[in-house]
Amino acid sequence: MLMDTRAGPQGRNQLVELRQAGIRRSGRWLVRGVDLSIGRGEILTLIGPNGAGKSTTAKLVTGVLRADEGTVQRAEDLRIGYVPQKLSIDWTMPLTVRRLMRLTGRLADDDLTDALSATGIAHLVEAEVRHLSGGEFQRALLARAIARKPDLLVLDEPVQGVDFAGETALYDLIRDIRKTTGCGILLISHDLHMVMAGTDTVICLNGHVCCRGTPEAVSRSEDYQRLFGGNARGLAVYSHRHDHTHLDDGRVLHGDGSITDHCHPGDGHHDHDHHQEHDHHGHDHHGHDHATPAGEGNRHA
Ligand SMILES: Nc1ncnc2c1ncn2[C@@H]1O[C@H](COP(=O)(O)OP(=O)(O)OP(=O)(O)O)[C@@H](O)[C@H]1O
Repeated sequence: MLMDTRAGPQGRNQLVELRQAGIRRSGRWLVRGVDLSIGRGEILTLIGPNGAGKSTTAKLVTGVLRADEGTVQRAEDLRIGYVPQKLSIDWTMPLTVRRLMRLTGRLADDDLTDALSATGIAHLVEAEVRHLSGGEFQRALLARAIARKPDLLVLDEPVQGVDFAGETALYDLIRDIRKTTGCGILLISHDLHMVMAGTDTVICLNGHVCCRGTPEAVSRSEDYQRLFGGNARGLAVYSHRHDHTHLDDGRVLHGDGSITDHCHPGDGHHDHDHHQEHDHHGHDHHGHDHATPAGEGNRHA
């Protein structure tokens, strides 16, 4: 049996590297044969059906779980910021955002304020966590993860409970964090058919690695198509075109210069009305946001 090791992975910029890593519980391999590496400034997205082993793989990366097989190597003194899929919070207890930020350790006031400002919720520092909206809560978790200036961010479904417009805003924020801090990011997507724009590599998991590559390559891969069977459709990439602006009086200024009382997808003012591949699980599609099929050269990194 090979152990997790603190010896650095290959390559100066590599933060973490899994080789043929596997986790076995109750006589069953939850994941097996996982090879992956994440470097500085790199975004790796894991997709796969429920129970595919995405969270288990994230826990291997963070060291929450130790590999029963294979190796996990992390760069020396690697600092990891983790947003888990589930949090065990006692929702009957009052908990402010400030306290949430400090639940697992000391944090200087400046770092706390900087992290909340970076995620756009500095004004909510004294708010109770149970009163936050879905998007605000995810921003608070993200703030907590970035507050200690990690080298690697591990985000397990960071847009859960957030509507479509909120998702793209959060994805934009995550890309900004990558850009400004240069950290590596492991992101678990809750959506089989969408990955965040800016993703360098997608790994499609189903107990093992089915396929990997750029979003474009995975989209075209037969394994990806086969995994999702009759439900197969292309992998799309979130991107964000600010094609309209909400004016102070509530009206909407469109990219084409027209002003209307409201905006709706399909109203002819949005340049993606004509070529959007699919809507997103019936989420409120508010027109800010645009998903392009991978491989069509439309990616906005
Ligand atoms: N400690 C454990 N003991 C036994 N089985 C486990 C344990 N932890 C997870 N599993 C099982 O391992 C499999 C993979 O779980 P995991 O949470 O990694 O999947 P996932 O891809 O993140 O799923 P989802 O998209 O539903 O969150 C599941 O079948 C789960 O029931």
